[in-house]
Amino acid sequence: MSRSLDEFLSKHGLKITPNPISHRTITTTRSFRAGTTIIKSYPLAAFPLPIYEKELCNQCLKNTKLQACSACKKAFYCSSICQKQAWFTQHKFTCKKRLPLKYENIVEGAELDEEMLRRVALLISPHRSGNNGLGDSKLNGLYDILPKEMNISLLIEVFEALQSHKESHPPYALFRYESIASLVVENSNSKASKDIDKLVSYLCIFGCNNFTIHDEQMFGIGEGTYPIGSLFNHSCHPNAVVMYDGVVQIVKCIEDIDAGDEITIAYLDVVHPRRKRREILREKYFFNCHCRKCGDDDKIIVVASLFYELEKKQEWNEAAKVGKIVLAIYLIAYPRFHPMIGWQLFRLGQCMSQCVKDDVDRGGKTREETLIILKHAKRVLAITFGTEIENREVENEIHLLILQMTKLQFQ
Ligand SMILES: C[S@@+](CC[C@H](N)C(=O)[O-])C[C@H]1O[C@@H](n2cnc3c(N)ncnc32)[C@H](O)[C@@H]1O
Repeated sequence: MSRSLDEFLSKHGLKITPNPISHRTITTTRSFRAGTTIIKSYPLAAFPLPIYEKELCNQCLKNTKLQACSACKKAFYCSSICQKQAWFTQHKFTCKKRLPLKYENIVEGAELDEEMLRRVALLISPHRSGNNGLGDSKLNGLYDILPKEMNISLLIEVFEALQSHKESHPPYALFRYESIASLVVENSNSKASKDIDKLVSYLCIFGCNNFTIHDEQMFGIGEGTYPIGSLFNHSCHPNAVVMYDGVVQIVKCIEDIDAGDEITIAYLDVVHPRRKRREILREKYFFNCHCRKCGDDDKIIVVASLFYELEKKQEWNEAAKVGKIVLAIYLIAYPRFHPMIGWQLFRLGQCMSQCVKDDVDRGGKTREETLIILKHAKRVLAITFGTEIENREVENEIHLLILQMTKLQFQ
């Protein structure tokens, strides 16, 4: 691991820890209070979405008075500093001879991947040719212009070290990148970009590590490649969130975090059902999520099938215990009068009545509970199928009783 990256992270109370599943994780070396900023970083490249090109500074994405580049009149900046930064990092190569975005409508989002690839390539190439920009006199001033916090060499180093995940790509995701790469190669005169494999690798890195930049109202306004932000793994139950101030990316914690904990962010909207989350994470980020929430969902499936197994084996006592947990899960997942609730109630009621039969001494309370459950099951199903008029008061009582029995506490 690079010393400069280790030092940079350690200043922020963070460190990289190797991990057998996700390769590397970012863990804390100190505690963080909910709401505090963990780290801020700059992008290697960023640009506004095409619809905002004339409204937001093309360099810092701030929404202030803009001036057009006097040469091409097609790029807009809020200040001479932003204009200079943009000029030295990419615009001098594209001003006036701005390449048309060719891949729009061919592969969704391809034009943004293409633009990002072009910008990062322009930024990285002088560094990669070994002269660190110093061989090009025009680049000499670059380090003075860029914000102090933005150590460009560090960003490039981190970016290049991000895994490409190419080996583990599902074929359809790889196809997406291969088709963009072939188009880039077909349309390029430069020998350097004729290596499809390399392009695919880079596009895969972009696919995994590009962020949508959003404003305070969470509207997507731009795209950026953030090597530092890309070090954070995903969780469907994250403890941190990514925010933006213009192009500055800010990672904030959303719950108290202890020293030694992993910091995680959400790569997607976690309200998607688990299957959809898995599909997106596999397609775009090439991994099967092993986070806490997905693990809990796995446990739910295990509990439901355990109930089925115990019922089949007629182990009624055990089945009744597990059945209560399954019912609790169904009560959360489905609306109250959904037939699946009636069905789960019936199964639980039947298990419990078998327990009473098996153990005549137990009679009493269990019998009472069993009858209530079966009655409620009947009622839910009758209401669902429209054969009985709803009696809210009785329903509420039964519902509360079931919640107590399943020891479920809603807040
Ligand atoms: C943006 S990178 C995160 C940094 C990455 N762990 C590294 O070492 O470079 C995204 C990649 O990290 C891994 N990853 C992130 N979150 C994960 C999770 N919840 N479970 C498994 N792998 C994960 C996947 O390989 C994914 O493609």
